[in-house]
Amino acid sequence: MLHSELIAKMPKVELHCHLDGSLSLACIKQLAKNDGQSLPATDAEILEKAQAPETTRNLLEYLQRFDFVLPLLQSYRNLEIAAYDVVQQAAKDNVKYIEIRFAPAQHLQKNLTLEEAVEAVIAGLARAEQDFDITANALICGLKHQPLSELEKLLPLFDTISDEKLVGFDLAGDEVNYPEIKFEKIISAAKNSNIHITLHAGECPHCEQNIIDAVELGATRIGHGVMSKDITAYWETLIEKNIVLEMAPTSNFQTKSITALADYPFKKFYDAGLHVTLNTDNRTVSNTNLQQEYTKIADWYDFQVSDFEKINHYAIDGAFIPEIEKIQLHNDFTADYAKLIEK
Ligand SMILES: O=c1[nH]cnc2c1ncn2[C@H]1C[C@H](O)[C@@H](CO)O1
Ligand SMILES: [Zn+2]
Repeated sequence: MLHSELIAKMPKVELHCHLDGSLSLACIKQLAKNDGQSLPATDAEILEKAQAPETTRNLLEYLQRFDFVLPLLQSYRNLEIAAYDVVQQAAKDNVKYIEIRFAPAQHLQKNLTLEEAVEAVIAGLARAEQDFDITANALICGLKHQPLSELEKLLPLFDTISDEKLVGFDLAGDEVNYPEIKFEKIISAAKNSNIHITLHAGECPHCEQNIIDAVELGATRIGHGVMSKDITAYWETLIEKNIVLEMAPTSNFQTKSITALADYPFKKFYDAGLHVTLNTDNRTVSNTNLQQEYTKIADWYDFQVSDFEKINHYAIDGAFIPEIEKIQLHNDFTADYAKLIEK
């Protein structure tokens, strides 16, 4: 088993982290104070509202937890602070590159526009980059329950916001009632506009077809993709196309993607050559951090430093950044992991 200090020293890439699901307790309190909003009296009560309990029965119950923080994320200032806070937490996990995702449409309850919501997050990411040794980019999520006419408003943001920190598009939310194929038009439009695409897919039992549809429609990464376990005949295609699976163990058990460790397919995928990566999904809702996710995988599968190095190179390959930045990250990680392996 790997020592926790060694895990802490490993440089990491995190591709799948939701802004609204990842606010620290201190940040939640700060945001409430800024807005004059009241919170439950004690820290324990606040966390009880913000975290998904062990007893969460499925993805939809997990998603209900986001209702608690969203009222706090309705101003430019608070979104900026929230983005800074999540990058700060990732830096503590020794994450060197992170993509943070959020659904702009969920932040318009006061008077922000879609553009302003995105700009606020980007500003927070940029400020955090000044203070920590990390690069942080943003992904925009559409929510699967949104009307298609609302989802269509998201793609023009990639034209109006020319900031290079806006790097990709995702569809999140209710996978139970909304199959990926329903979004064929918008996903194809994103692809035709050369927007990088990652899609939540294969997170619920019997949702494996969504993975195939997501890949066929142009996603180069899959959010979770746990149900790839049920389509072994498709693994060759996933490998050939270098599709990255953004897995998040704690979240995957909470949403009841899987209920027994023996069924968790992370190691099977890894051994078969699928490009698996490790992520938090939601630091607060899942009460985790990347250190804990790495620790779980190290304990469950006797993963070694070289295995973690490999999945980080997969993550770099899948990152929505220019080739030159990937080469730099690959080189840095190779050098840093070599030092850790030598010891
Ligand atoms: O694991 C997830 N699956 C599907 N949707 C998710 C997951 N985690 C968070 N979301 C949703 C809830 C958030 O409000 C939204 C944008 O971050 O994305
Ligand atoms: Zn997610």
